[in-house]
Amino acid sequence: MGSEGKGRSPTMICVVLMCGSVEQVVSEMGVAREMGADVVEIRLDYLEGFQPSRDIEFLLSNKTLPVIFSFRPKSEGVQYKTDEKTRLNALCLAGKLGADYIDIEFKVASDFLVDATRKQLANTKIIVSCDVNAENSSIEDLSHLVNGMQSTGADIIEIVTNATDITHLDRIFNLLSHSMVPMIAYSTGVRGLISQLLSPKFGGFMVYASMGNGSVPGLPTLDSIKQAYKPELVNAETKVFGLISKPVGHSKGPLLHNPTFRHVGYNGIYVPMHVDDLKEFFRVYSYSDFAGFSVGFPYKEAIMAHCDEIHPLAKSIGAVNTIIRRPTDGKLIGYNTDCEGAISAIEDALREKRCVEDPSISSPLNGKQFVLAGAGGAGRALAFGAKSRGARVIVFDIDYERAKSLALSVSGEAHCFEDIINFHPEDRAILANATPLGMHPNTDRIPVAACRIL
Ligand SMILES: O=C1C[C@@](O)(C(=O)O)C[C@@H](O)[C@@H]1O
Repeated sequence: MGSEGKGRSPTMICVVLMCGSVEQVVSEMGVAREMGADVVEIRLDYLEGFQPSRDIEFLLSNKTLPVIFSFRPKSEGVQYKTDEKTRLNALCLAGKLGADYIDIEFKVASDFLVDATRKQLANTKIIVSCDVNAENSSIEDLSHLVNGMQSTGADIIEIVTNATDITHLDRIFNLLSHSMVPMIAYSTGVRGLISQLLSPKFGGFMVYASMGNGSVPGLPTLDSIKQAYKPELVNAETKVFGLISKPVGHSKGPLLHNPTFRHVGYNGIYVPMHVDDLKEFFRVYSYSDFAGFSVGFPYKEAIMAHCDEIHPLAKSIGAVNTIIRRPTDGKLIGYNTDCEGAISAIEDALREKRCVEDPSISSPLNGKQFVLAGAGGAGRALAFGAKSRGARVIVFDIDYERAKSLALSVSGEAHCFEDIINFHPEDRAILANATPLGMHPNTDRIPVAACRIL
């Protein structure tokens, strides 16, 4: 499923500006332009002491990008509350004075766009927007809504949902790809993120970004969109890859895989996928456009139940961190690349630090004590890899039974996690942290802060 509409223009990137003064708006607009934004949305309800005629004229004569004017009503928790008449008059004035776009809510759009006003706004494109509860809306409900929104005389339709699960976004993709009118559809927040990042694939008219100063919660930053995802290169044929994890924000995957795709000339995009329910995720995103996945915390073991086939190494480890959808039959094939990736990185580091006693021995891990904190999916890969290189594995985990079970598989020793504090490692032992401790944003936390190992 990609965008069906032929000849759609490329998806634009719009930066939302919520500034207290018109001078600040103009200054941020300049920065947004430098950074590659195509358009800005100016939230008039954020301007302190807003005077419609003076401020809109100033903004229009100093603009350096096309501008959308919006002015949210009192009910939407706006910064400065204004009565409805003043609000609608201000938007109308913005159109008359030459705004490129006006964004008006569906519930007032028909009245606002009565014949007389519509004629006065002939040179302004009208975005009619509506907030929708994604969870309770079927595709049919949404299509019905779109028809109603279109009949107001909208040039562009905007649907904002509050997806509480990533699978709700599939309805957005469906709407976007079948829409006969220019459409913006997205959800905010971490669970909604891919609705913005994949919008160009499904023919979305525009995606929203923040300037990165936290001013617009729930939107990706302009910088991340431009640098990591490059929407201008995404089209209906782009294959989607992503990290299935919870949380996902810590991952460097998008910064690694997206430039790599571009480097080798592959039409793919790699996005963070905050997944709550694996079964539902694979049921909904079962089509070939979703071509492969990395698997992160906490799903590396649980995901095995959702693979059609599992590579023997991953099977023996008991964890999968990479899934490919086989193009010939759509089956999900699970692999483990953590084992080789992590162990060879440790070996390289030991060789570099000249911690190799006998260079004739194939692995610098051979004979070493390998102290592992964490016996989850990542820990299992490390334990199996270390054992295969001849290391003696010692496992610590908060779940002692889990530590014991892993230790048994690699002929190692198991300990309760609390005992790590008093543990006396051998000289030149290796410590591997496979716990969530130390993950972003708490990168200074490690499992053995008070331990003599350090
Ligand atoms: O452990 C990791 C890191 C990762 O989860 C990430 O956060 O990008 C991606 C996984 O494939 C890999 O095994």
